Amino acid sequence: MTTLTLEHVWKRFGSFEALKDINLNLPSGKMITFLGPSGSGKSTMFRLVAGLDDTTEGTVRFDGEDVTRLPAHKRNVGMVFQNYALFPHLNVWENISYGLKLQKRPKAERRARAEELLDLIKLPHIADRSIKQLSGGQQQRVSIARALAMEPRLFLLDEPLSALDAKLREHMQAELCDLQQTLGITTIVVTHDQREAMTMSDVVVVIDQGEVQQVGSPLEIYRKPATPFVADFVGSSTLLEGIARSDGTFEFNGQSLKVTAPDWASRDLTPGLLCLRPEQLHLAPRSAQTPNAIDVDVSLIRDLGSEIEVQARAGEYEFLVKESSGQPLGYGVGDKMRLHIPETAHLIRA
Ligand SMILES: Nc1ncnc2c1ncn2[C@@H]1O[C@H](COP(=O)(O)OP(=O)(O)OP(=O)(O)O)[C@@H](O)[C@H]1O
Repeated sequence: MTTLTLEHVWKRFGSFEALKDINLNLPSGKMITFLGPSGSGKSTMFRLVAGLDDTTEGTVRFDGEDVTRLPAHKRNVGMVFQNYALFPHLNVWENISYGLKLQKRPKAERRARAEELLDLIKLPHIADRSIKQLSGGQQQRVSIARALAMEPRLFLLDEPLSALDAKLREHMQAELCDLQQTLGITTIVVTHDQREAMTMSDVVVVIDQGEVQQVGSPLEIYRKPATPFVADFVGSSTLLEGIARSDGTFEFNGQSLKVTAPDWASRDLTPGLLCLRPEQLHLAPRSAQTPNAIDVDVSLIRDLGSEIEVQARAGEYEFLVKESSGQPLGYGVGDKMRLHIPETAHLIRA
């Protein structure tokens, strides 16, 4: 089991800064995702960890050992890519054991290792098949087996499931998690899909514009986003702009809302953003005099069967509220309501 550390890592392409002073200390034996939008720098970071590209500045360490200048083939990492990258002229078991062949291991040993890995990826009877006879999902599993054949220190996957259809993708997410837990190998998955990151990971590293925005468990990232970018990129939210005080009040639009005081709020006025998630919100009639609430107008109602999505507006702000579909809502589009703001809503420093 290997820990991964990045210290003051920079990557420049000419004058363009693709990664800016990345500092990470990631635990061993966990499922870790690098999550970010297109162009955020996650594949660049993956390539530096894998040894496929050089850092411009900074140090990469595996278990404290400086591997910054080691090329990929000397780092003992197993890699999987979106396009599988299998050798079409070799059959399944020859693909899986290719690295062992380069090490001149005997054929019987290579075959035995390939079969062991085929059991692990739940495709026990396909050792002698040609790669061309396999479906996309099977090919991706074979590429996973190939990456694990040399017992790598780190298991690195760059958008491994992007080429698969939605259903197979969900199935493979669960299988990858099972595999990671069985082997206990430190695993890094690059993805732009926040749902994938949230369902698969022990630790999510959120990246935007070459900078780490937050490192945390899926729950921490969702409940306590560190930056407006994280709040917006992971799940739905409305961010209210206001002023935070250390006494646990949040001044918004001439109103004083009660919230949980963050440690960064001073007695003076500190600009903050109150992050409201749909499932935290609740609408009540104006007549109910709901405390800790703001006036809103209902603008859209969508019954999704399992739940009802309600949109409400207050000036420039739009809120998404999730109501259960069990009972009638008791209000409709155009109604004037009160939106209750929970005291547990998370405040982000603006
Ligand atoms: N070899 C290169 N030369 C110049 N610029 C590059 C090079 N590789 C990446 N970049 C730039 O660095 C930035 C980050 O690229 P990277 O591929 O890491 O993004 P990403 O988050 O993985 O996005 P995607 O999901 O689209 O692959 C992008 O603006 C990209 O254009």
